[in-house]
Amino acid sequence: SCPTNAKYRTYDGSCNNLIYPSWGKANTAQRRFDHNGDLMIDYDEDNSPRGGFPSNLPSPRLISNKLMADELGPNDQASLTLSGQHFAFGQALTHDLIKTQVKRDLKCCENNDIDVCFPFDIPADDKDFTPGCRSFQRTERSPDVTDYREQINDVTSYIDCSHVYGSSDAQLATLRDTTDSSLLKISPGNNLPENVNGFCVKIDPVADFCQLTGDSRTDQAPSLQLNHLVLVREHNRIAKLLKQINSEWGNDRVFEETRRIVIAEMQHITYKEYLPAILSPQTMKKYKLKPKQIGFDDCYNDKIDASVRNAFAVAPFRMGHSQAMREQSLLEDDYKTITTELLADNFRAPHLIQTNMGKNVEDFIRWLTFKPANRIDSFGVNAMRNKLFGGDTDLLSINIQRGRDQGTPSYNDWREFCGLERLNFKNFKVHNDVENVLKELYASADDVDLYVGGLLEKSKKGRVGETFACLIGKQFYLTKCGDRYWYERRDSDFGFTKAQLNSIKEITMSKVLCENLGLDRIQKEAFIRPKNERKLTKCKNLPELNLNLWKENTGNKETYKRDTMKLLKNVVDSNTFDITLMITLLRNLTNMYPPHDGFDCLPTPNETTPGADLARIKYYRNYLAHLDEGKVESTEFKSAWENISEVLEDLAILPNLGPEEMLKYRKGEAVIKR
Ligand code: HEM
Ligand SMILES: [Ca+2]
Repeated sequence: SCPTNAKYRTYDGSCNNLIYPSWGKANTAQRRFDHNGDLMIDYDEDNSPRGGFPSNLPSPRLISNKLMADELGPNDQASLTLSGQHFAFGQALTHDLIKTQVKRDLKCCENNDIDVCFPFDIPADDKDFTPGCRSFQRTERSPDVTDYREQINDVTSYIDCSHVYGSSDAQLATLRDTTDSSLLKISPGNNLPENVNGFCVKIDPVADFCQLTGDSRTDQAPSLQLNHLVLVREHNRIAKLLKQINSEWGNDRVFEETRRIVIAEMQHITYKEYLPAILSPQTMKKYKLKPKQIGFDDCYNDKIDASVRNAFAVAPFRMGHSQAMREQSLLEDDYKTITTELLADNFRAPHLIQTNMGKNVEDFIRWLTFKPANRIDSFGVNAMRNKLFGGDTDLLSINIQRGRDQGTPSYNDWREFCGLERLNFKNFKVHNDVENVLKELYASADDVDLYVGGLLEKSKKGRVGETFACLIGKQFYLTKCGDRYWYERRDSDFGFTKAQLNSIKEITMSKVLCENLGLDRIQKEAFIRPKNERKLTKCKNLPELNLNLWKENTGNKETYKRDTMKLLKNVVDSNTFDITLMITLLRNLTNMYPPHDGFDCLPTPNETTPGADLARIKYYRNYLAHLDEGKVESTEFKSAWENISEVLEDLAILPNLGPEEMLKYRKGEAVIKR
């Protein structure tokens, strides 16, 4: 029993879909893509991993050594298009969308139970790791699905900043400030708060502390920590302003309204900036991912389950692991002086962003936005491939093994799913001589793992290849059109007003970074690598969120009474119940936000609130009524006509009629379809 008109999302994602309240909820089963009615699953017998156990597929570490080692790739791994912040935001976005439940408490080389353990081989000639058995624990099985083994998503599947606010009410309670509950907790220096039960690496054993956010993985890398910090600061910045603007609002109201705005920013930045940087315009269009420039847009469909599809997180979206840079460095505001910090030395360490009470943060975001990410390709830096989390761990081989663990079909099956041709070794669209390497590794081209084949695909302009584009496109379509609270929706219960929405649509990643991290210059598109320092813009020139649009109009009762009484005195019948009176009543009896220059002037075209629309009607009514000869120039008439039609369409009163149709309508010869 979900409330049907709740203004704010729940924290665990329940009741987003009113028919199936558990869709997209935290701690429920993931889902599989389906291909003409068949679910895309490929387990061996009894839900054991694809390839069986012992596996008849090549060792994932062997694949990683032969195809993914840094030194096999181009000398310069830098992306020509994407900035380091693209990589950094991608990890935060991932953590908003998914956390596949897995325990990491077993020594799997001593445990033969294939239901929980799936160890793999380190090849005899491995340069970096000790050859032999490598432990690997399988992801947990959801009790909700009985037909086959399905994994669990611990967090909400929606883009709802669950990585900032948590995925349950209980988690939220630990994150809100205890003195001012409209705010999120911070630590001195406006940093992330401490997680006393956290697990992290303290480079400075006295000053460093593990950090608390809505997601337990935050400390994994400084670039991720920074993307948490920026949203916590954005929340607190907006909440303080909203409280000034609406002093009568209580803390809960301020908190929830702020959360709604921060989530909208996250959704907008994802679809307007992050995705177009890795998907072609055609892919964006095909999956309806492109936000409308201005105004509402609604593709919500209650038959769409936004739950994260298993295959999306197990392979395509792990492309981000190849974007990781060797460094996580600091760049001073001369754009020249760099303090080099290595990723390998900073895994799980909050030191970098906590040093000097957070004074490094500005230099760090300058480096992340100014310097490139690594290319999306099959190669991973040494830190990720050999030294993950300070140990001898290879994340890329884990990704391959994870795909098999979760019964992910092979690369070719996914190509077929996406309507692409299946490939044999010869026509594998690969770089250089990889055809022979693949042949040596796999018995058949149909065995190739999705993660491997997908990353080997060529692509243009720093984007992902065609198979990953298809799967990422499909997932983000579901994430958008399966979210009842999608920020672009027109809804009187929980939607933004058109003016509020348009203001949100002007916000960019760059502006959010500027507002909260102390920068004074940045490129307009934070995910795109700037050519040089001259390409940077002053932060203050980037559009800002107009929070005045959130002012609740409580009105001045005395003026209202006086005005209304004056007008009502003249009302004798419906003929004299005129536009002026109608507007007075609407502006005083509803929460309508007044136009910038009040109701008595013609608002400028960029004002799109209902209040501005009414002021336009009022203006033209007075203008036309007061014409001396009852005549009007045809250009003026046309412009007035267009303005009024737009206004009426906006107010959803009439569809866009031309003058002749309007005449027919007036004469009763035409019927208006709403
Ligand atoms: C330094 C940066 C990063 C580190 C240290 C890191 C580390 C990890 C680790 C340890 C896992 C779990 C692997 C497993 O046991 O299966 C993982 C999963 C994953 N990562 Fe990353 N990652 C990083 C950046 C990224 C980026 C930039 C993206 C995407 C743009 C990304 C996307 C994913 C996805 C989709 C998963 C699967 C999540 C799940 O199903 O729970 N990661 N990552
Ligand atoms: Ca979420």
